[in-house]
Amino acid sequence: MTGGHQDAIVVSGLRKSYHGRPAVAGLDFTVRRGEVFALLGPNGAGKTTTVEILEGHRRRDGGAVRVLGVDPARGGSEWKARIGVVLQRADDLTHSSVLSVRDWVRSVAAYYPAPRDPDEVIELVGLAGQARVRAAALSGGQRRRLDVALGIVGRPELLFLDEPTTGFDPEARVRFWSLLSRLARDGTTILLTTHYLEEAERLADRVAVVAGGRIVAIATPQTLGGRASATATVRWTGPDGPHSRRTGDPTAVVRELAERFGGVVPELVVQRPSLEDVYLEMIGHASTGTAVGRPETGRPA
Ligand SMILES: Nc1ncnc2c1ncn2[C@@H]1O[C@H](COP(=O)(O)OP(=O)(O)OP(=O)(O)O)[C@@H](O)[C@H]1O
Repeated sequence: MTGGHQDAIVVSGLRKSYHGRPAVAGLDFTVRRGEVFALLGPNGAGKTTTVEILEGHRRRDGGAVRVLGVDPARGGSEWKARIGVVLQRADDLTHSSVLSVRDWVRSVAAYYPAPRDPDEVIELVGLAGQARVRAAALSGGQRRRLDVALGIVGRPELLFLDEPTTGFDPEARVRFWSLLSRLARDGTTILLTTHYLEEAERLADRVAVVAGGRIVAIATPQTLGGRASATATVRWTGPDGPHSRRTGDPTAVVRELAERFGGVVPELVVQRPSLEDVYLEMIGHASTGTAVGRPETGRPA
């Protein structure tokens, strides 16, 4: 297997079945150090299974995996101290606990050689007001933030986040995004799964779309499915009402409109397919077994 020390994660030919049914059917991807990489895909696509194998929580049936240069199936405590994990399924031990938020973060920090300051982490995840509250008394979204605090307090080089913002209110989500951006700026490699396309678009350097245990596409959010070069729709409002035109050259259309209107084009909008548009198209093709085409051959605007 190839993969230099610039790679945080190298996966090739990864396979895993449950009771003879493939959940992961031959995955290949690489996550570079310092990268934020998102796995997108419908329910049951195999994302959690993949992440759990990379974390060393689940055995694989086949393929090769290196996480920070180590096979997760053989990762010892030194390796575990270098990764941070926020599982999808909530940890009942933490959540039913009579220990306070601060007690939890402090006691988990004690397991790591170079932890972050627990009070700083509590502040970072927005739980400063709940530091003395028993974990069991937190709301669902607050518990999720505690999970995140426990995942980052060890100052991991690599952070796994499985649907981290499920249950967050919009303000908490935006706050969490800036926290992740800050971790990424500090050099933390991040692998996340999410169902929120806006989250992937805001955070990820690259996204992999997974369906049926296979990778359908890997690209930057901006270029996935040929988004950046896809046919655009130009909309504007004339004296007789709203208009729209699909075009491969929106600049030319806008120039023509600007001339026609003698300057400002009323209610001018130029739209390319959204990440959601290309994602849904890919998933639709993957589930019907059709090859994935470029969006310009796909849905009308
Ligand atoms: N412990 C298990 N035992 C049996 N089957 C399982 C188990 N875990 C997952 N599966 C099955 O494997 C497939 C992939 O599941 P997985 O949880 O990896 O998908 P996912 O992409 O994370 O989905 P979601 O978005 O719903 O979290 C599904 O068909 C699921 O039912």
